[in-house]
Amino acid sequence: MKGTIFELTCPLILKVSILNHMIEANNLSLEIRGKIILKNINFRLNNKALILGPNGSGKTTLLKTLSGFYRYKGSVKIDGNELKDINYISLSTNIPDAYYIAMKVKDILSILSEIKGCKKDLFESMMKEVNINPLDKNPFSLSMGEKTIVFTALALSSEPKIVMIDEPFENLDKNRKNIMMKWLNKYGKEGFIVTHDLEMLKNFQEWNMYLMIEGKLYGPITVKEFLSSKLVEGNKEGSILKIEIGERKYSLVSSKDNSSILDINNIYDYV
Ligand SMILES: Nc1ncnc2c1ncn2[C@@H]1O[C@H](COP(=O)(O)OP(=O)(O)OP(=O)(O)O)[C@@H](O)[C@H]1O
Repeated sequence: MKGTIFELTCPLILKVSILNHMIEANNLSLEIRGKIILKNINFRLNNKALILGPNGSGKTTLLKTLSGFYRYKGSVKIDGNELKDINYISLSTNIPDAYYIAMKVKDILSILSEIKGCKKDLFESMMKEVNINPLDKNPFSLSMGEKTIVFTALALSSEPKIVMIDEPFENLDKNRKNIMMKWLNKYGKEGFIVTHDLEMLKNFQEWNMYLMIEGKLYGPITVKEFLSSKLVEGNKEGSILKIEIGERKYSLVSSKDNSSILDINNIYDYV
């Protein structure tokens, strides 16, 4: 079980300083089967932030790495302790691999309430809120949207301090997206939330965010700044972010002509 969520959630040793909570990466790199997936990533995080980026840029791999799934190069410190060295009960992810541990959702919930302090009542009230009843179902028989809801609620129902949430809006209808947004605001103090949902971004204006492109992490900037910016070619002075895509340089600059970044789904056109 080394390097899995089980290691992270096992409450044997909890070397956590509550005073200094922060997630910090210095020169974090990851190679899988000879391919470099994460390139020299640096950040300091003491709240929740969003990550956006095109398919295959490394977002999920970053969350998995920060959840203890991979042996990385460089440093990831949580509350000053190197991630490789800690058993960390307060970190939660909705990455499904963490939940391949039982037959039915209610069994997963029981196991997680034992090892991680998931609150059954809270999980069940969350399910009522979204009007689904997954407890007697095998998680793999759930619809795509139900999977998103169930795994995210499992991650959040321990009321964790740190959250690593991958695409929480995927396959959700509008009403349930709004409920999910409320959950994401309420649970977790620090961590990353990965999304492709540019429409939902409007609801997170005050949050920080990062862009992930070709294994590199750019940011932080605020969602508000991002939404009123555009991507232009070259190295522009006063830009909000300087981005490299392949050999080319781009700048994220404030948009004076009121064009919204939502037009620049074009970030995705460049890669
Ligand atoms: N276990 C693995 N073995 C080999 N390659 C991997 C593995 N995990 C991820 N990759 C590769 O790493 C790259 C980044 O994948 P990752 O899933 O992190 O991307 P992503 O940004 O989350 O993409 P998406 O937006 O499509 O979910 C991809 O090229 C993927 O094929």
